[in-house]
Amino acid sequence: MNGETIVVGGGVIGLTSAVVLAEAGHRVRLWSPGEPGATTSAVAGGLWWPYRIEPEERVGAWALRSLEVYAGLLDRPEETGARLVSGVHAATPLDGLGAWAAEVDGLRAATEAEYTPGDGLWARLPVLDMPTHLTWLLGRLEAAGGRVERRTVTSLAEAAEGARAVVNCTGLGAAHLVPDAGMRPVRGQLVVVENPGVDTWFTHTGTGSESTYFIPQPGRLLLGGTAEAGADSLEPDPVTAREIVARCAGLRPEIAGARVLGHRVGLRPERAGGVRLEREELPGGGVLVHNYGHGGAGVTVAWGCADEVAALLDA
Ligand SMILES: Cc1cc2nc3c(=O)[nH]c(=O)nc-3n(C[C@H](O)[C@H](O)[C@H](O)COP(=O)(O)OP(=O)(O)OC[C@H]3O[C@@H](n4cnc5c(N)ncnc54)[C@H](O)[C@@H]3O)c2cc1C
Repeated sequence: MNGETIVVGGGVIGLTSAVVLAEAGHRVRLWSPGEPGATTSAVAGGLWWPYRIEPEERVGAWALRSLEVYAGLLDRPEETGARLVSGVHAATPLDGLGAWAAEVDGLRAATEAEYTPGDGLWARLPVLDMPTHLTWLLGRLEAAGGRVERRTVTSLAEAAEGARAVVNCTGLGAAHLVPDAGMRPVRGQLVVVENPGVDTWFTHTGTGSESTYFIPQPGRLLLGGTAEAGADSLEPDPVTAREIVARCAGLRPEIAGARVLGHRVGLRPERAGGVRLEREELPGGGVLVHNYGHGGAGVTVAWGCADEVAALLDA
């Protein structure tokens, strides 16, 4: 055994886990087939909020730990991609949230001027500019001595060969790699427009596959969205794109005329029973820790999950 820890997967979950492990003194190699910009994580809206993720009893602690880390990154937004932005979650009564909500500063019912009709929740939360944040994570990993290699694995046993430990952060890839029949894609489509002056975010997720949200990012405004369970096409659908713009313009009319800069599609890695974050002993004496299935909130929980990976490896 060579004493190395192999992290498989270069999205926000793999990169954050690799950073925590490298900074704790592990010799880390991260394997990923492509650049971080080619992952689902790069498509994410980047808003801190536990949406479409389970199990509820573990998510709160992971999310609060991540909130604490993001708060420490806000003074260098150009570098880290982290900013505090105010906004409204529609149809989200304060008393319907989990116990974690009591630990989040400043959550309150929206006033009529901020959002009507009723049931709007006002919050000031971290928003991560994901392409910038992923690049920053990569730099932080390399600064801690971690090595990044372009590599696709066909089995976790291949990664385990000779290594002390393997951390499986392959998101939707875990469906085939583990294999895990509980994994399914939840397709999300976004439209990227020139920002016509919107400086707050808004979400209304509803119960069907259509949602309405906008999130300001540097130089652009992200418009959403969809949550289509089981759909796996990465092709943006033009009709869906027009409907997204129309729904967002229904709330902020200036969005109707905003120049379209691009279209994005990502597949949320959702898992029946929720995130799999657990340790397995390997036959050759090594350790395998799974960290996948973060659904619609991988950015929101990445640091709490990474800390737990480190604890499981050292257990
Ligand atoms: C439209 C949209 C909006 C979203 N908005 C938000 C948001 O506002 N806030 C939030 O918290 N979350 C959001 N999410 C959810 C978030 O994007 C995911 O939960 C998160 O990206 C999952 O991260 P991950 O690292 O597990 O997966 P990924 O980013 O998919 O990374 C998986 C990595 O594993 C690699 N991999 C897979 N198979 C193999 C293999 N066989 N060998 C080697 N490497 C492999 C992949 O190449 C990739 O590098 C959104 C998602 C979508 C689609």
